[in-house]
Amino acid sequence: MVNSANIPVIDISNPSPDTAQEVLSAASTHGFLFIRNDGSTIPQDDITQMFNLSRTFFTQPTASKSTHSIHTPAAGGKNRGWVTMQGEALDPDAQKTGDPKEAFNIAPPFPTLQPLPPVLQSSSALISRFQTRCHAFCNTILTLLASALSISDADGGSTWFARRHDQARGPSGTIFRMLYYPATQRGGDDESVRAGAHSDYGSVTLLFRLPGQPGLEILRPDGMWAGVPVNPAPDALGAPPILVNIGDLLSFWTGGMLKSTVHRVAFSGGEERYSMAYFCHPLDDAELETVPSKVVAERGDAAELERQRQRLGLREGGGKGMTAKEHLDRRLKVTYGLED
Ligand SMILES: O=C(O)CCC(=O)C(=O)O
Ligand SMILES: [Fe+2]
Repeated sequence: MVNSANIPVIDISNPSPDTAQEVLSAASTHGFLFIRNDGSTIPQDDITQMFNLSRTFFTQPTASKSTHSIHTPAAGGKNRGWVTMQGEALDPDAQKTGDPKEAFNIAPPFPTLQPLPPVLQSSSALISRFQTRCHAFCNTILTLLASALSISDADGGSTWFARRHDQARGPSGTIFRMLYYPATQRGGDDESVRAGAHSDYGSVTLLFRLPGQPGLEILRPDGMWAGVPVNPAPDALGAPPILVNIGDLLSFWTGGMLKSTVHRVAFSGGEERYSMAYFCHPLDDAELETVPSKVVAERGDAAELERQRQRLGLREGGGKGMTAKEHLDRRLKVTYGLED
């Protein structure tokens, strides 16, 4: 390791066409961008309360968490509920054991919030509000991206992506995840990681981390890992900005122009660490066609797209004509060793 990743911080409080271009530029070079949090969509107080809730949940005894184990009917079914230590591997080809972390996955509160353990259930209003605000934030990013891609109004204009993420129109793979990495002695070498190298499976991810708890690294085009600071400018920004990263689906939709960058969580000291991720996915039946944009026609990156397909184990040219749900089901199968 490790050079700092140099990801730009963008202020979207008064968005202009230039703001949209900045977002597009960061998404098509780094695949990661910081958005200054002015609190208008996701208040800092909600973030703090969610981290407190997460700590309250994960510090419970195993018996209180395992009642809602991932994929079980008690937790509301597939990809919902508690993931035990080493219960999943994000990079199964490279990892001998699963990630040394715990997680709790919560699906969107539509039509109702999934069944939750008592500690979480008693904060269901906070959880639902947080999810709704994260989704609105994702739609703002998706709208900025679509407007920078100059999609014609006849084709859906700046709502091209956001329409495909309208949760009122049907089910999606969107999932909110609280993560806990217990303190550990392990680490130090390059192979042992807290979360294996992967790209995210959805369209955009929002990532919340805590000051003093580093570890996230992105893979640079030159093959080096670069650390992503929790707060790149504490004096200017105060609270950490919201870290946004592009997932596989936006890369598919833009012919490889937007980068679904590989990242991981390294030990970096091994102290206990909490994070939260909002994985925004389109509606299940959204097709992974190429977005009708002349910018994509000019700046699509066929070689990058092919590398991504290979990394994801898709046949040459594969992935075309897939729906969002088909892609997610494939990824979950690999991550959890799930059978159909
Ligand atoms: O915990 C983190 O900082 C990142 C986790 C991550 O990349 C993921 O869960 O997809
Ligand atoms: Fe990730």
